[in-house]
Amino acid sequence: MIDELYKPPLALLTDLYQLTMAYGYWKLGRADQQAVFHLFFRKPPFQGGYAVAAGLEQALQYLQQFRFDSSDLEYLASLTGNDDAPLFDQQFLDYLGQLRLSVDIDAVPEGTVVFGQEPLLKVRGPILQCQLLETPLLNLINFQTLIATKSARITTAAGDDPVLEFGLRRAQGIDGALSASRAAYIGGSAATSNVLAGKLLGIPVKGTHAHSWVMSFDTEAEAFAQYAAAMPNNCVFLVDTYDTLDGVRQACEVGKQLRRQGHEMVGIRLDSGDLAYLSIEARQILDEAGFPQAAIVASNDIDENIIASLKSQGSQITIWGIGTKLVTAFDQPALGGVYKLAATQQADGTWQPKIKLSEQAIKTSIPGSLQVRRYHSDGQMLGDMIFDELHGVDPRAMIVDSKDPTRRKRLTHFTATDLLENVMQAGQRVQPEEALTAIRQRARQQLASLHPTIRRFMNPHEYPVGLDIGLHERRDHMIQEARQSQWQGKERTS
Ligand SMILES: Nc1ncnc2c1ncn2[C@@H]1O[C@H](COP(=O)(O)OP(=O)(O)OP(=O)(O)O)[C@@H](O)[C@H]1O
Ligand SMILES: O=P(O)(O)OC[C@H]1O[C@H](OP(=O)(O)OP(=O)(O)O)[C@H](O)[C@@H]1O
Ligand SMILES: O=C(O)c1cccnc1
Repeated sequence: MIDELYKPPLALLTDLYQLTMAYGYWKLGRADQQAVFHLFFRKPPFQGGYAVAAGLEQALQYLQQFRFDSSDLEYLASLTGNDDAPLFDQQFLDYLGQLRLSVDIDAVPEGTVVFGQEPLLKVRGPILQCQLLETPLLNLINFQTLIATKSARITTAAGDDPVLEFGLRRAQGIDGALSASRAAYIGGSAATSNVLAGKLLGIPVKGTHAHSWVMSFDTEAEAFAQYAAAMPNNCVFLVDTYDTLDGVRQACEVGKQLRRQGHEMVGIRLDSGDLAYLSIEARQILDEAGFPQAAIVASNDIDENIIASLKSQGSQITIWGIGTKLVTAFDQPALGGVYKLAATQQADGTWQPKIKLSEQAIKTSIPGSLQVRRYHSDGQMLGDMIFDELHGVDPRAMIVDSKDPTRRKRLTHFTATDLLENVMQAGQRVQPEEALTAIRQRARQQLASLHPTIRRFMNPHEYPVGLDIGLHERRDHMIQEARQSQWQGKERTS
């Protein structure tokens, strides 16, 4: 997708501070020190109970083409510090010019249902490289994960009704639109109106017609008849340009003509007014006119909450056209995914876990080289354990809530799957591109194995995610030690 739109390489698609740190590591001779970083979010978006991982394919495509070309280096050479001297040594720029990624990456497959604190990606390799990748990886994973999650919520609300993604006109630019169409499809939408997304990504495309078509004729009846003549095999008539229920009757008349010609009207579209009332009335008119199979498509600023409300009102809508609120992730414009250092390798080859403290328990990081083990039974997801691969799982087989250590759960006698899989080794991709349909199917199957109380929109139950008890105890010890040395440092200086 990226390759199609922009000319690679895109190594400068990063925050300047990644390059200032890279420069520092290079100058100190630490560029190749091995490190582990994790990419994760702390809380699921939309005050919901889960997220759907997406964006890995674009991240891998980005990493495959990663290199600084001569024009990038020229640009970096032009940057200056506050003394007007060059920001970077020429030797460092030569080093960047030669740089080829050698990192290893483990990642959860796209379409996996994920929860707060769980690494979606683990990057291991020379610290300079790991650091440079922070910003583009977050850019690529945060947005698609956010939209795939929104789409999962919307399609969950829609149940068996198809959801059509109509967001292109309201999306955040070209890549925002394409990425949103892709992620929406992963999250469960059935098709997109975005034809370029159809061509580039193989997502099914669907379309009806706009009010302008109706307005361009003298009468609505003529507009429908002419549309039917032009496109007899794709007739969804937009009925609300003048009087909605009258429009439905006009659509039925044209539907009957179509039928005489051997074609079947697909349905009608409602785009304003009380969608519950109008769909119920429209259903009756369509049924009485002999069109019980005709679809009722609805659009107009719809989201998961409006779908749930319309369903509770007995709406007869059978297909949902959702644009703005899906592709702009209403009402949470960003996923707060972060990328944190979790371990570094020492000169003697041993790994040292790293921790960042915070006043807020949820922001204190999790040290180590992490993996997520998911426990299930009878097709239901029961709980996830975050453990440190450098130590393995503690035989006590217990998880401890990282925010409230009094909350613990034993996870034994269940089947377990490790979520992070190796996708890149020494800078080389080791897994082929996965079909979007397979990713979408994974999301659908995992969402179905999530308890409905965790899927619900308001005040969902919290899915059990915890630290392996051994990891919890080591982390707790590190927190105490770090606090103590902070305290001793203060004593010495006072
Ligand atoms: N029965 C309903 N229950 C809950 N929400 C509804 C119902 N019918 C429509 N809505 C939603 O209410 C909002 C209606 O928007 P608005 O008040 O602008 O009316 P409108 O019919 O779109 O008017 P306009 O003719 O200007 O387009 C939309 O988000 C729509 O999806
Ligand atoms: O409402 P959304 O979920 O974003 O779905 C896409 C909207 O785009 C089209 O109309 P447009 O918004 O261009 O014009 P209108 O609202 O005046 O019909 C369409 O009729 C939908 O209403
Ligand atoms: O095909 C449609 O009905 C459509 C496409 C984009 C936006 N609104 C509606």
